Amino acid sequence: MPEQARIVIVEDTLSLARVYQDYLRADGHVVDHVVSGTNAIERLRHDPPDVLVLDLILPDMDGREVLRAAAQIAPDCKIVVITAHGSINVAVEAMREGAWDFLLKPFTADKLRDTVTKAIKGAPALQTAPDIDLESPDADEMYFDIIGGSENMRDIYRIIENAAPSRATVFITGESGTGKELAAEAIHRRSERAKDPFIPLNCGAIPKDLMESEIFGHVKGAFTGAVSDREGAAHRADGGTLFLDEICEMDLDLQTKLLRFIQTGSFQKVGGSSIEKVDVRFVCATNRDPLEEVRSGRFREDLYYRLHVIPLHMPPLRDRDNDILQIANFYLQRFTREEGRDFERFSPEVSALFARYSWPGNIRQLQNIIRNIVVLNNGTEVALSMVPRPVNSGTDGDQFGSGTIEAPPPHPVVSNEPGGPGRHWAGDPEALAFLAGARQMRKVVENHNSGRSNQLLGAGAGGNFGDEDQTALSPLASGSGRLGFGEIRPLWQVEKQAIEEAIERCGGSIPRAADALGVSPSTIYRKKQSWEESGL
Ligand SMILES: Nc1ncnc2c1ncn2[C@@H]1O[C@H](COP(=O)(O)OP(=O)(O)OP(=O)(O)O)[C@@H](O)[C@H]1O
Repeated sequence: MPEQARIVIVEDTLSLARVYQDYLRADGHVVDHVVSGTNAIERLRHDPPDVLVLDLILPDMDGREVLRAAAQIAPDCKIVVITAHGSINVAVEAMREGAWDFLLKPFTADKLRDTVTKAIKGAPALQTAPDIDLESPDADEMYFDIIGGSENMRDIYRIIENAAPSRATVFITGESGTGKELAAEAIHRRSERAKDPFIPLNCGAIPKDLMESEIFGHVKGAFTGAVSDREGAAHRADGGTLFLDEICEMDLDLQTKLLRFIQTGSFQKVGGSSIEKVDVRFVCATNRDPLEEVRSGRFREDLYYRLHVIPLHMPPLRDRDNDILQIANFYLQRFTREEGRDFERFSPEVSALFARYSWPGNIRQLQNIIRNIVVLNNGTEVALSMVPRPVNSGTDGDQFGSGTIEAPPPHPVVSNEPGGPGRHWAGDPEALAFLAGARQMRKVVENHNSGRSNQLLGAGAGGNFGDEDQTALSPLASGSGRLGFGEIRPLWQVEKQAIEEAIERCGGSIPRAADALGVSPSTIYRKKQSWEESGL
């Protein structure tokens, strides 16, 4: 698109249209003006401009109809929508329908020119984050700590850019491991609150009896164990952002208190009598369908509408095109450095495999797989034979089934079924995260190679765990040392059985089962999903 562009303004208030025209003409653009949606669609059909600046409120139709028409008849035209202050969610919806960017009224001349210039250049509306991590494979495609320049992620960055400066609550949805927390942090760091704290709170990981105190704090003696006064997350987030992760796991009683807190900005500590007022911006996230939770009565409708101001849906990794390889390269470099290895790249076959796999556990699964490869192998190039299950296994159905890439044989080093072709826990990234940290894994491999493989399962206890996957090891750790080979079952089976039993004993409640197992519900959802994906 040329630097000097053809722009059409769709605005029925003539005085405003003139002002916009003057601003943009000053930059040398050719700027026309139409007053209705019908005229705008005509223009798009017969002589589409480079950029359409579109007021969403038009005399003859909703501006979003123009957006929809533009997608059909002038897909190359970049559309910047204008909406009234306070209707940011309308603007965000418009972006979902194909708008390039949006402007909230009132806006300055500079903001108008800046936004239109970015649209002309075809650049995403995001501004370069001040603290880009230059370790990234391509710093241009990294937004704060989020790697990826796919179209889907650029949409995410645009929404963050526009939503971050406001105080509006952002409601992040998306599968487990898609980077919801990273997005929440980016919102905070992009906002004027960046110098104040970002306080994340995982509502699914904290036992419900303690949750109220975690949010609001408690006074000494409020309950057994409350030996002194303690500030909660609400207090610590004053001036900054409170990130409520896994919000749908929150107990209904506490949801009522949270709603009051959001409405008034004030709260009481558990056992306290004084009221504290704070200035907090809320961001929340869930990997469930929040509306389904509302329908089933597990999530308060009024709270949902309070929180669901700006929706942000993180796309699954499989929908991010080339981002998969960028993220994989980033973690290959990082883990290679951390583990003292020599890896420099993936072989073309591995890259192709990664690009085609469906990644049910998203970026977290990708991290686990790469950690596994780096810990258990060495060399400069990651070969297909180093890729563990389930990525190498073809259990991914059609995604893997074209036959152009052959799954390598099961990993030769670590198996808990000596002599048998069964499932190999060393190749199961979830099992790895479960069983041990990197160093411990190496020790396990060494033990196995020196013929001491019957100690493998016991080796998991006390491991150095990654992320939040510090899941129940007890069935294995306690019993495995006494078992003979014949009685040893694959770790995934034991784990699956333990989780299924816990869910059953908790009346089907995953949050309660997770509580009892000492893990977050998302860990269980993730595992269930990966079993389903693997047909287990
Ligand atoms: N685009 C990305 N680039 C690099 N790393 C990423 C990206 N997205 C996520 N990660 C990493 O993947 C891991 C999982 O991300 P995160 O915890 O934000 O996901 P989540 O959606 O909040 O997961 P859950 O629903 O299980 O809580 C983190 O270690 C995070 O740093």
